[in-house]
Order: sequence, then C-alpha cells, then structure tokens
Amino acid sequence: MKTLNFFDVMPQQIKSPIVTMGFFDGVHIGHQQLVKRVVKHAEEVKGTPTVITFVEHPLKTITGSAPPSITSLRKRLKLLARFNIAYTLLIEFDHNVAKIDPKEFIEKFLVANLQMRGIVIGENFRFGHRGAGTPDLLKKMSAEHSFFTDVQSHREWSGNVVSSTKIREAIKRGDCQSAHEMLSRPFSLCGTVIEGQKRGRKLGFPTANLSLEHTLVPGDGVYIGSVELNGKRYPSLISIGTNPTFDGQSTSTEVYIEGFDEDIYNQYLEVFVLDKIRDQIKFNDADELVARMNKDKEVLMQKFDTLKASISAT
Ligand SMILES: Cc1cc2nc3c(=O)[nH]c(=O)nc-3n(C[C@H](O)[C@H](O)[C@H](O)COP(=O)(O)O)c2cc1C
Ligand SMILES: Nc1ncnc2c1ncn2[C@@H]1O[C@H](COP(=O)(O)OP(=O)(O)OP(=O)(O)O)[C@@H](O)[C@H]1O
Repeated sequence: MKTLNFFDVMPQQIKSPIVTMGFFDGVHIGHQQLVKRVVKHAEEVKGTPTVITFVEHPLKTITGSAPPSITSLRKRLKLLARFNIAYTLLIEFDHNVAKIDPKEFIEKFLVANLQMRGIVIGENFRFGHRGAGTPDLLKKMSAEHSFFTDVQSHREWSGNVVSSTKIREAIKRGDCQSAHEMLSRPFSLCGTVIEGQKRGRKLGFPTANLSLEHTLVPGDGVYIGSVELNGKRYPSLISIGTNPTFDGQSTSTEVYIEGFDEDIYNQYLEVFVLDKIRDQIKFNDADELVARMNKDKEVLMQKFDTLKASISAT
C-alpha cells in the first residue's frame, strides 16, 4: 500500500480511484464493511481502492481535544493494507482544511484533482465546513459529475451501531470481549519498551514498561495478554495503573512476559489484551503483591490456551 499526502496527489496519478473517507480509528467491523465495498467496486471497474484519512483526529483542531485513539496512524495503515487498500491519502487536518466548503471539496479535490470514479461512505458521514457535507450532497453531485456514490447502512453489533466511540468505552471499562467482537480482533497495546522503576525484577516479575503510540489505555487493572517476540507467542500479564502498593503517581502500562528473559528496551511491542482478571489493589507490602501476582500467573496459565485461539485471525 502506498501512502501519499492528499493535497499532493496529481491528476491521473491514481487510476480510477474508488474512495472511502474517515478517521477509521480501530478499523472496526463497520469500517471494514466500507473498505471491503471499496475493494469490490475497484475490482469491478478495474479501479484503485483508496482511503482518504486524517493524520490526527479532526476534533483536535475543531474543539481542541481529540478522543483517545484506539489505533496509532501506523496501525491504522497496517490494517488498511491488510484489506487490500492500494493507496491511503493523508490529510493534516488544520483550520484551513476545516474551512473547505463541502461542495468545493468534492469539485476541486475529489473530482478535478483526484478524478475519483466512486465513493463509499456510511449513512451518517459528514464532511467539509461545519460538517455540512452529507451522503445526499454526494449523491446529488454524482449526477453532475461522473462518479457514483454508494451509501452503506451502519453495521450493528448487539443491537447498537458499531462506532469507535463504543469500542473506546468498552476498552475503558475492561470489556475485552465486546471490544474484540467490534474490532474483529483483540485490542492491542502498541509501543516501545522504556525503563520503569526497575523494581519488578526484584519482585520476581520483571515487566516491560510501554510508552504507547496510541492514546487509549484500558481501565486500570490486571489483564491476560499475549506478545509475539522473535516469531513466538508468549502468555503475558498486563498491569495498568499507578502501582498503588508503592504509592505511584502516574499510570504505567507494564507487561510481564511468561517464559521470556531478554533485554528488549527500545523494542517495539504489540501486546494483545485478551481478558481482565482483576482490579489494581493497594497491598500492605511487596510480599502480599508478589503472592497475588503468583496467583495471577496461575489464572494466566489456566486461561491462556483458550484465549490465544482468538488471536489467530489478526
Ligand atoms: C501481574 C501483575 C499484577 C500487578 N498488580 C498490581 C496491584 O494489584 N497493585 C499494585 O500496586 N501494583 C501491581 N502491579 C505492578 C507492580 O507494582 C509493578 O510491576 C512493580 O512495582 C514494578 O514496577 P517497575 O516495572 O516500574 O519496576 C502488578 C504487576 C504485575 C506484573
Ligand atoms: N458501524 C458502521 N457501519 C458502516 N460504516 C460506518 C460505521 N461506523 C462508521 N462508519 C463509516 O465509516 C467512515 C469513517 O467513520 P468514522 O471514522 O467517523 O467512524 P466512527 O466509528 O463513527 O467514529 P466515532 O465513533 O469516533 O464517530 C464514515 O463513512 C462512517 O459513516
């Protein structure tokens, strides 16, 4: 998959683009439905499956704060590539972009410049200045210009429309199962291993502390997880919280990788979060914490084989 700046694309650079557009945080089953339609249309007309997306969430510019991201840009691109998208066109959403009138966006950028052949969007999709662009506007303009508009009704799960917002809420409350079903894969923590307090090793539970590249963190607690390192999948325990036993102040995301003992500082890790097993506890001392961590390890070993089967589709 090639990645280009949306505003740098030259006419004819992409052959008959079939596009979809949005932030696609999480690339959930609703987004996947759109992306699969794009690929199908592209096959039919020998066009190019193309996604237009934003580097940062538009709300960061519009309201000053973006919702916490389920996926980093890197992960979003990786997932889109897996669905056979050929081009992703990135928009750095700033105040100038926010001011573009929806009609101008279609005529100047999607039609004149990109020369798109068709567009697939969800029924509630809004774009352009103050979100005034709608699926109806796209349909109306399809008639004047030579492109088609395919409006998809929203994919539901458990009686509700699937959205990035719903998935963020599930992850925050530690509901790994719901997040998994709406994403079609377990939620994963992605980031680089940084130094912690170096206390874990002394406790018999060395942990890789993660500096995450997305901003959504599951609610505080202890989770069963899985890490792939050097081609091997390891059972893991994830601790998210302030380490209340040691009166910590800031939240850390740490992974204990069972059966692994190598230096992985500065390495990039993806840790699948499979199930929450308990809340964080303020223990009376380190011995009580270690006793509980040993119990956590027993739970991990009992449940891991069943849970790991769910990662195969990722
Ligand atoms: C399986 C597991 C469970 C944990 N549970 C708790 C807990 O309930 N309360 C707590 O204060 N810290 C908990 N921790 C975090 C430890 O306090 C932390 O890993 C330890 O202080 C080492 O920190 P360091 O990696 O910064 O050296 C847990 C860690 C692991 C790996
Ligand atoms: N459940 C869904 N089914 C089909 N299409 C969807 C669904 N949810 C969103 N879309 C479409 O996907 C595109 C990208 O939408 P967007 O990234 O805003 O997703 P979202 O999941 O609704 O996010 P948020 O909850 O943050 O608003 C839009 O065309 C949107 O209409």
